[in-house]
Amino acid sequence: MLTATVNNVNLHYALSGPKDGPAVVFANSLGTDLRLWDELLALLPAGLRVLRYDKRGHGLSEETPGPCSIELLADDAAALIEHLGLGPAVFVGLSIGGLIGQALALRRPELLAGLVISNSAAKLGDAASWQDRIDRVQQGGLPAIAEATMERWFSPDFRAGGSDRLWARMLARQPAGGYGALCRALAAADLRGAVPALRLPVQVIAGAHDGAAPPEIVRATAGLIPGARFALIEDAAHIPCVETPAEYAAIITRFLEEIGHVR
Ligand SMILES: O=C(O)CC1=CCC(=O)O1
Repeated sequence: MLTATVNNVNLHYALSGPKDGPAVVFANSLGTDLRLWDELLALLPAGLRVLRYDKRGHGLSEETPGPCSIELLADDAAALIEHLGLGPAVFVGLSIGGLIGQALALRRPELLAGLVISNSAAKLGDAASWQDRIDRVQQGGLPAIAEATMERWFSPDFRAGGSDRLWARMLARQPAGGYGALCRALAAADLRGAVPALRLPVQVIAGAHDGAAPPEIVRATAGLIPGARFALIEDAAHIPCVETPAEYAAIITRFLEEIGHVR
């Protein structure tokens, strides 16, 4: 079990691969922990130094009082990358992880060699829908939103086989306070005016069935970022690292190879 106290929060993380390998950092989505990437890791090129971590208030990381923001979460990621001596890294961020990656690239570009914005956009949802989510979680806890969430996360085919049950349990076990804090951070985050200033290699990925970050808003964010590549996964919804891990790994591998971030 690995933890580090950085940026005034104790974060749980996992680190694998050779110490001198090119670094890749994975930041997962709202309501998930670092196990989201388990199946993907074996499908990536050998020799990478891979960091996964639980955001504050999620998984085994500490829940902190006070307001949370995308910028604070980006500073957590920056502090962990620096603490572990990993930069410049490629940052792969899924959903809120993609927003964290955009903020990190804007605030600390020297830490990143590239950015993968997966199933995310420069703005996700609106204030009213996030407030509605916060209210429902306050009333019924995470189990109250589990079924509706599975419909956004996974395609009907994936759910029909019952493969979503494990992930519904992961969601239901996240701390309600930590989940609500991230919803507030998401409600306030709008990087649409800032991301045209990004100057690093960027790969954007969308899932055709995504009910949380529909492909058209993901593609629109790619259009705001100079030189950004865009890939659409036809058979996935919001969490392609779980639903179509081989295709997802192929897109990330091609990006790493194109920017020379492989052994
Ligand atoms: O709506 C969901 O649960 C999916 C999601 C939105 C932001 C995020 O990180 O996950």
